[in-house]
Amino acid sequence: MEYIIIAVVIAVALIGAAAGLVVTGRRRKELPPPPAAPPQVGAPTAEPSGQPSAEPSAEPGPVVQAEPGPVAGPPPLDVPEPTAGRLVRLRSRLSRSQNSMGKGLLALLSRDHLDEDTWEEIEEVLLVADVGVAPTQELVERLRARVKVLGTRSPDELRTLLREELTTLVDPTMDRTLHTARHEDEQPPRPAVVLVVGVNGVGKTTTSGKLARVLVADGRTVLLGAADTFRAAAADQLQTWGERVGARTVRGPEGGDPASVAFDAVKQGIAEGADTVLVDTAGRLHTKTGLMDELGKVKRVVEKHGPVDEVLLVLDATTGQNGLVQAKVFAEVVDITGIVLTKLDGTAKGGIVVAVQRQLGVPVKLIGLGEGADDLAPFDPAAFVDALIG
Ligand SMILES: Nc1nc2c(ncn2[C@@H]2O[C@H](COP(=O)(O)OP(=O)(O)OP(=O)(O)O)[C@@H](O)[C@H]2O)c(=O)[nH]1
Repeated sequence: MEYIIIAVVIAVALIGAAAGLVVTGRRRKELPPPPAAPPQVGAPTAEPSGQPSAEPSAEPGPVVQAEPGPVAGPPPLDVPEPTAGRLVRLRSRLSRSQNSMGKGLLALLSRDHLDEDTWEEIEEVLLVADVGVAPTQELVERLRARVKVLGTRSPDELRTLLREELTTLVDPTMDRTLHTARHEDEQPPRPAVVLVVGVNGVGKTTTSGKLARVLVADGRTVLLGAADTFRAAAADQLQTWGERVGARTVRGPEGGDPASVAFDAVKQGIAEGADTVLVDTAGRLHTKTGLMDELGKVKRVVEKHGPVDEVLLVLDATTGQNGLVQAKVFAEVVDITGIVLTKLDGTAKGGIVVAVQRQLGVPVKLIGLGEGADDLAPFDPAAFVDALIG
């Protein structure tokens, strides 16, 4: 009897142990996965894309009390693409202008009989591409004269002819140097100062960010001035661009005085020994002061430190004649030293390069060919015309 009782107790104990294992096993499966590693302070949230965003990428989550651990270093800096050859790399972005202007002109010039109607069509192609009336007439006159002399016209001859005449129109003799080198000869040495001006929406802040990358790629140390105080997001945007290449941004309060931010930026640039101070100015204002008065003031105030080296006017190539009107107004207030034509990738009106240079007598120095971080190219007439005629 005793044996039976002992056997029953052992059996019950064994069954109980087995059941326990099963339950534990089930519980294990039901447990949530182990917590992920705590987020690292300062770690980049995503691969930087062409357009840095100042907006947070997600809703803020619960506050995580991270264990004290090794301090995360700053995110690695971008290495911007070299500036030489950028236009050649981006030539396909001019395909709209290439198709309607370059190919259109070549097709018309290849006709067996170049009668009056054909010359009128050639004129129309140039006008539609925003080349402007006077430059169009000049080009057509020269083409007519040279085609007459040429006699037979092979496709290669026509291409060469058109390349030469368009290049003359774009004017390779203009000095397109960006003056961004520090003034070592002055006491104390002073950074070059570049003002970026233009109305809102033309791509001014984006261009300032891209230009900082151009300068860094060319070996300059850059300090940014966020004098567009209308939108805090504009200053955030500029700062994000700068951080990616190690350029600090001097900012003021939202709605603050743009001239004072610009002045401070240059002052700090002198103190830090920067090569170039790049100031993004306002395209809109909080105050009732006219934009142009304010811009004149920014320039005057900055010039207390010394002359401004570059005033770059940013124009949106897709706005055509409107852009030309803006250009004229800006030129009356500040001496524009160079033009940046943005969004040339989004238009068939590549001829605006010619029109705007003629209007202001100022060279196009840079062109925007996309939203990518390095889609801003130094303007090179020969490479531009080559891209247009394929
Ligand atoms: N496709 C294309 N888009 C561009 C180019 N340059 C700028 N953009 C876009 O144009 C838009 C406006 O650019 P912003 O730099 O914010 O314009 P902004 O002139 O500073 O405008 P505000 O800050 O409102 O004064 C952005 O979506 C840019 O990505 C370009 O060359 N090509």
